[in-house]
Amino acid sequence: MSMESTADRIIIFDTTLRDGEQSPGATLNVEEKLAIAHQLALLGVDVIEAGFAVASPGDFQAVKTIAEQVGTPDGPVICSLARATRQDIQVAAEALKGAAHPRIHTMISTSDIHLQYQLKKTRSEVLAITSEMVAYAKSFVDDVEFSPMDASRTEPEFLYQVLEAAIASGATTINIPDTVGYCTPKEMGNLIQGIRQNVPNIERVILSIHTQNDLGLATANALAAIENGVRQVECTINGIGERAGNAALEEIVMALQVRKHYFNPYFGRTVDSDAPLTNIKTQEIYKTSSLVSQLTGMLIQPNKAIVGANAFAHESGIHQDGVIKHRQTYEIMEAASIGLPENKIVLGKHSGRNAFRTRLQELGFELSEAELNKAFNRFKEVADKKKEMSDWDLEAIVRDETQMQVDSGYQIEQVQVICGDCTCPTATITIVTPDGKIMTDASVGTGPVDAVYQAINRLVQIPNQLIEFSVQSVTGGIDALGTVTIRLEYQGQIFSGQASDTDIVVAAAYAYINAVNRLYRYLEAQKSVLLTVDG
Ligand SMILES: CC(=O)SCCNC(=O)CCNC(=O)[C@H](O)C(C)(C)COP(=O)(O)OP(=O)(O)OC[C@H]1O[C@@H](n2cnc3c(N)ncnc32)[C@H](O)[C@@H]1OP(=O)(O)O
Ligand SMILES: CC(C)C(=O)C(=O)O
Repeated sequence: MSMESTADRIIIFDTTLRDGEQSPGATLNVEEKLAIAHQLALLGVDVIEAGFAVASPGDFQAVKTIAEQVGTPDGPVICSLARATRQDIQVAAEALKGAAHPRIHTMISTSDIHLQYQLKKTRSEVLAITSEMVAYAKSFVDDVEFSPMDASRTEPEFLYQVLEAAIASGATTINIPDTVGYCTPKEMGNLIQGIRQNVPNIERVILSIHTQNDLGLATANALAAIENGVRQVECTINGIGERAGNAALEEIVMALQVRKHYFNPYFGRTVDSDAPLTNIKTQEIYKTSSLVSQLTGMLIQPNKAIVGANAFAHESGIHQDGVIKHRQTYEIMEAASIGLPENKIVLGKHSGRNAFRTRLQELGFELSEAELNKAFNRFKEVADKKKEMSDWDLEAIVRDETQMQVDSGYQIEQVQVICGDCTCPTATITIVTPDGKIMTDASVGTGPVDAVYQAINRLVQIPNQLIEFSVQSVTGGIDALGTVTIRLEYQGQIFSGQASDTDIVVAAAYAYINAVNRLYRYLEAQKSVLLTVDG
């Protein structure tokens, strides 16, 4: 994929698998990262930052696997982050060996607060390190990105010196991070203008922006940077990332699509040009967003722009009246443009497989026959309890019935709960263990959910700390499906699980066993590493 032909469009650099995964609780294993990477390639991102190769053996393996399996000659650039150290850069280069288009992204802080309190280095030391480490990265790959971390709080003259040194050492992309989400859009514009006017040879490289959402300005700042000449945006699906997250890919892409005529002149195009400003296949957005939410366990708030459950919902009568008369009275983009067609066929308990399969295909889900049958059977069970099945219900069912199949783990056979104000909440659970044994146990609890968890813990015997239990109604109505998200903590690692059901207690049981299975799989992997080390 050629970067040269991007002067008149935006390069989408997706960092969901690196900065996005830094979100507390969003830990992904190699198979989950690979599934997301394949979907990002289908979405059409230009660059996938697959991880931070030196961070852990798992991160190294993820970057290596994605480089080999997604980094094809006609595929995206595959990138690894590295500190400005020889070891980090060497490890990143090793992990990226299998990529047709590898990129090493090296960074070092340049703000005085970081130099004084974290790096404990002088400006001249950082300047020298920048030159040396960018050149070192260049000795491994042609495509080198450099980031002056905390750039927006860096004294401008020093920032310009550092960027000049990075370009002179071979950087091909200069990325400007607003690392702590401190900038306003006007300040961002001035920062980019200052760089373009004061850094020698800046026109030879691709100028990139990386924003954080601490003040809720990540997307606005990224768009301001584009208006001032930036041609690459670092962003994540659903905006997940460190602290309050990053600029959301779907917001950047749809802003450039919906307001194309506003942005065209910034790219030297005529106002009415209809050529897309990114390579993104927007019909893949919804499916990608759902996959990332499911695998990270990071729920999407209903009012999230573009992909939230309410983003295309019209509740108030005046809006409904307007949309019925003319969609664009209250809609600036079509649900179908992100892969979420309006619900034309009302699906319910009398629907057949064809209607069910058709709707799933319209929603972008391609299931095997076995997966379709499993999902259809679950659909019928739920439809018996609900009057009408919405697209959100279907998506929740597909997510549950097809979520990354755990090769090894515990499977729930049966959940039975007694509760109410005249009895002690009691749960009876039957599970199948990883080695095929069927076991049943029961427990009382402070409530039905606690009783379920106690009974499951008595069966699986894997110590853990429940740190989050959240319930989200998939749709409105008393018969709504509810999605339970669980987060467990074990020796500093966080494991999440999700499940949906019209019975919240049943959903809680399945969400918990999904999280426990992730922990079980982690422990099994640790055992095999120890066995390998012990020979
Ligand atoms: C803004 C961002 O998102 S940056 C990316 C953040 N992502 C991560 O941190 C990924 C996960 N991190 C990790 O796995 C670990 O921090 C590692 C493997 C990177 C480093 O682990 P450790 O060697 O134990 O170092 P630790 O994390 O304690 O401290 C970071 C060290 O790197 C140094 N450092 C930080 N950034 C840089 C940099 N860009 N270049 C060089 N050194 C750096 C710090 O000064 C500190 O050094 P010190 O221990 O001599 O004081
Ligand atoms: C590594 C850089 C780009 C980063 O994530 C930040 O500064 O926020």
